[in-house]
Amino acid sequence: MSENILLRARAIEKRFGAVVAASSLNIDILAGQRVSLIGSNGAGKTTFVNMVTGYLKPDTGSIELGGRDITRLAPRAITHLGVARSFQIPQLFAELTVLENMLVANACHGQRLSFWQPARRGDAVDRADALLQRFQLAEHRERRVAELPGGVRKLLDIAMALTGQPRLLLLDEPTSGVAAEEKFPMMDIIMTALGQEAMTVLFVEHDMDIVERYADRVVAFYAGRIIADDVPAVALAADDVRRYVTGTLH
Ligand SMILES: Nc1ncnc2c1ncn2[C@@H]1O[C@H](COP(=O)(O)OP(=O)(O)OP(=O)(O)O)[C@@H](O)[C@H]1O
Repeated sequence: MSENILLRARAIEKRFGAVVAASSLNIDILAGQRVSLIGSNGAGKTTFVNMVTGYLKPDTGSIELGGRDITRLAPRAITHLGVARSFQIPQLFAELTVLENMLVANACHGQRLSFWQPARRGDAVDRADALLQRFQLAEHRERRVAELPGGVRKLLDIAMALTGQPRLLLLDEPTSGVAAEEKFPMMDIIMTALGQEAMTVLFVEHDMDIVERYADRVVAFYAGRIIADDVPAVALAADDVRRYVTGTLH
């Protein structure tokens, strides 16, 4: 195996009854890549992400992380191996503060239950503060999540996903529901923050302006198949992508 390949999916098949959600999927993700998964509704993007995170098992095929077979592992085991996920609707504790949410996330990652010991707690707070700084969230540190605007919550959700120091981060439409004029500034914050750890990122995205600007590779899905896998300029110009994803070819 090339040591640069962080995630390798081979011959993945997944059906739900008559629906083909994944068919002959072969994907190698290199360490440090920022890969956008695109496709119309029902194309199979989330199914792929769910299989990588262990929430769904492929019918056949294999998924490796850093050369280790994770195909049949439980989600929690995959998280411990370094796969983190942030959801379209942030999974936060509304009544806790931003810092408290970060500390809970930290406690949930790995075998860090000793975090409640005062000595460990200091380390956790330092790490949380560093991440809050990086995501431009430091000013919100003591605010309750319930009081925060949607964009700030999304940033917090991603910062929380990083507390376990993952190798691979999966993002589900990081700017969905965010006002158009806030999308680029928000993606700038996210990508700059992730760039500081050379994070490998897979992000599901419907906004092609975001894809063009922030992905260095695009994997396009249609009916469970990959119809393009290339740099954005090439993938977005492919006939099948224009026909089935962006709707610019009839
Ligand atoms: N748990 C499930 N049970 C039955 N069918 C499912 C299940 N999950 C996904 N599907 C079906 O599999 C196909 C692929 O769905 P998937 O959610 O992966 O698409 P998607 O590309 O993520 O779409 P969207 O952009 O709408 O999230 C769809 O036809 C969907 O209805």
